[in-house]
Amino acid sequence: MATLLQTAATGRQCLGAGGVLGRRAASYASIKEVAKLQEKKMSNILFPILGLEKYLSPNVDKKHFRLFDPSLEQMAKAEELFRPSDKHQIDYVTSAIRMDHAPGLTQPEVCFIGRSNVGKSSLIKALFSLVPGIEVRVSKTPGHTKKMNFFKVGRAFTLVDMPGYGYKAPEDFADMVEPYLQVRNNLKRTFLLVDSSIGFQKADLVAVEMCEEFGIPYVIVATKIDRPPTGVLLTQYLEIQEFIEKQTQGCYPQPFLVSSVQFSGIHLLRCFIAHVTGNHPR
Ligand SMILES: Nc1nc2c(ncn2[C@@H]2O[C@H](COP(=O)(O)OP(=O)(O)OP(=O)(O)O)[C@@H](O)[C@H]2O)c(=O)[nH]1
Ligand SMILES: [Mg+2]
Repeated sequence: MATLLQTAATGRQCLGAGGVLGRRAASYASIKEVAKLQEKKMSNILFPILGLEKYLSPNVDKKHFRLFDPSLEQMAKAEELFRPSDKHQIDYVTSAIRMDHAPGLTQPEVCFIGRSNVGKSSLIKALFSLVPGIEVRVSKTPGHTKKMNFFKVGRAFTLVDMPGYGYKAPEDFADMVEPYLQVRNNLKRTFLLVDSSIGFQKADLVAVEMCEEFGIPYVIVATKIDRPPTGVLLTQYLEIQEFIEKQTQGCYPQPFLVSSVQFSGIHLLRCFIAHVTGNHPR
């Protein structure tokens, strides 16, 4: 896969930690702030894949790189869904360890699954960064989220933070998450998170198989893209994309790249969530 690289890009010049984005990252929660940045920085945050494309040899098939490619205006519209108001309240609703404890919400729903510590709760926290006071708990310690946590985004959709699988997964993980994925009728999309430094692990492949078996639509999100050197990130991205193309049916062809620390890819993902939950930003 490394031969696909035009250069041995091991620096952090595109998406690397600190260097490009520095300490002001927190203010990039809103697209208005991002739009004030110099163009290259802005596109690295809004469309992280753009910063990587230039390292690819011309013969790499890029047709799925920007399958979902909204305009800045559409992303700004989608952001409004993630901004609370009197008429549009965004808040934690409840937690559940079994399906019969799950809230009877029928509005469109999306959920986030992945290995413990991959960054599910952090991603949700970044998506909700415009919601003052909302509590999404993250931790360095794997296995932190023990229950399915439901967050209501007005009447638009519900978002579910799941406990992680693999290392230190809660004992009742399978009893909790599998039935949820299988029977939740209003589940519009499952976001399956993988660490961008290491790509698919055995446990992720089991999760992919589960999504395929249940016939549910899902999307791969590569997390923590501020961590790996560019070459590693690109290699992982291409491997993920090749895997999706050759070995999956129900997976969206375009993997998403995110850093919850630097807000890269967060605006694009907000817009995609708006889209898959039927709240199309026009
Ligand atoms: N550098 C970096 N660290 C991140 C990012 N996202 C999450 N982390 C860190 O990764 C660790 C785990 O994050 P969580 O969001 O709690 O992970 P989780 O997938 O919810 O974990 P469980 O609830 O245990 O399954 C924390 O120390 C986070 O600060 C990211 O985008 N960049
Ligand atoms: Mg968590």
